[in-house]
Amino acid sequence: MKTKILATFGPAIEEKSKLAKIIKYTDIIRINFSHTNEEQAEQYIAHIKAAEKLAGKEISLLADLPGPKIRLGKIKDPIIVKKGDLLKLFYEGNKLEKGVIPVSYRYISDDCRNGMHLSIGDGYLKMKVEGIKDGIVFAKAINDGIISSRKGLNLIGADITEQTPTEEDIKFAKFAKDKFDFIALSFVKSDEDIKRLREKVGNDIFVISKIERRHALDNIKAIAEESDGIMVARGDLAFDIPVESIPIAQKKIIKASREAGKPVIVATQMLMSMVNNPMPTRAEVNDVANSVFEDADCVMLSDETAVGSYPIESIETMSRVIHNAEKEAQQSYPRSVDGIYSYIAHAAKDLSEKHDIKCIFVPTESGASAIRLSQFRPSSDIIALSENPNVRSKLALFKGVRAMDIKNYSSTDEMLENIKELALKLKIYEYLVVYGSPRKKGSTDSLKYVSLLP
Ligand SMILES: Nc1ncnc2c1ncn2[C@@H]1O[C@H](COP(=O)(O)OP(=O)(O)OP(=O)(O)O)[C@@H](O)[C@H]1O
Ligand SMILES: CC(=O)C(=O)O
Repeated sequence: MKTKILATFGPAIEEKSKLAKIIKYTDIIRINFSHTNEEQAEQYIAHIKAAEKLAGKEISLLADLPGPKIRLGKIKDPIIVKKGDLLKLFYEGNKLEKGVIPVSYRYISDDCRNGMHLSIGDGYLKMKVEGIKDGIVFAKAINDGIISSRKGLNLIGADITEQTPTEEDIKFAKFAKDKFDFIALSFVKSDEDIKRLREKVGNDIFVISKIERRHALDNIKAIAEESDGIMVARGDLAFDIPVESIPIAQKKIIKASREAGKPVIVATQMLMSMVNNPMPTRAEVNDVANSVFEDADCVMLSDETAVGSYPIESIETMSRVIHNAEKEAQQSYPRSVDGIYSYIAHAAKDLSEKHDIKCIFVPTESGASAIRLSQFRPSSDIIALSENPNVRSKLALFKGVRAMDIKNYSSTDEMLENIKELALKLKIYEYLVVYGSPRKKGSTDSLKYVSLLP
């Protein structure tokens, strides 16, 4: 299977044996800092490491930063809201009067306008702003619903004052820098947001930009160039653009990411009905398969694994759908070949496909040669070989790449001998090697065909 699965961590998979089962199917686990603090994250990482041992597989970690996401504050008991009820929303940092609902966002009354629509908890409760006075936003419920602590609040079509990354994002990113492989930046508007995060946290972080704003869609080319990876964050994006525009936006984002040579994740509600049911809907199955056909590197599970009743069934289903879809998938965005190393990678793709060679080994110091090959989407498997666990874990996001450890070597002959040993262990008897001089970065200048067949 070439397409990667990203699973969101949550109470549904906290138990070690469940987590080990999830790890069997996934390459990356996402911890969402909207629902987690540093102390809890440390505990979750310890759980994941223990389950990793049980599963006998290395796993990569993604820290998802909250961004200027607006949420309700702490609410003691869930509030039942009836159509026509007038709710009062107020910044939680201020002194709250009775009957006022706390909101995490300091600019709530500045960014709301009369007549603006609000939406709570992924769109289930809709409201309309009827007035703003002394920092309180008065909003009328358009339908019945229930509100509870920490639910997301979307100001539909508003220009959000708070910048990305927020101070909280920077704090979490500094914490996550050495503990996580990927950092996802939420509500990116432009490439400047990514540059600001790097300036504050360091240039060596792997930044995945979450595309969940209209502005980000307009700036997608520059964002894809500046980011290390992209996420189609359909949940919040559907509050900023009409829901019917999501399929086109998804295509646009995947195309821009592929053209920039950056890995792309499709996220949110992929198998949502499996939160409560052991079977997906036909439409959901199509959604996962279409993401494979559109050539995404990775698909994500959110509520399904974080809080769902069927986390294992969800990930098994996703894996089966991907497996089947890949039999029919065609390359959607052919990359142009440009420069010597690119021609060598492309030659490996051509040769492997024309002669039905199932595996390309790529010893790699930085991961770049394996990434270059992944961008050409060969039908053969790419096995990246690196002694560096940090390089191996970054490669988890790239379609078709499986990263493995390799025994230390000091000459090309020794390296080829090590690969032969590994190939025999994996029962691979015919393969290609894309390689360069050992210990020389950026020198992947050779392509070798190896047959161990009698
Ligand atoms: N660590 C956690 N502990 C408890 N519940 C969690 C945790 N992580 C996620 N959840 C729950 O799972 C649901 C889905 O998770 P996800 O992280 O995708 O949420 P989200 O708030 O929609 O995402 P985002 O903040 O990126 O918009 C959340 O609504 C939350 O209720
Ligand atoms: C994943 C996420 O943040 C979204 O879809 O909005």
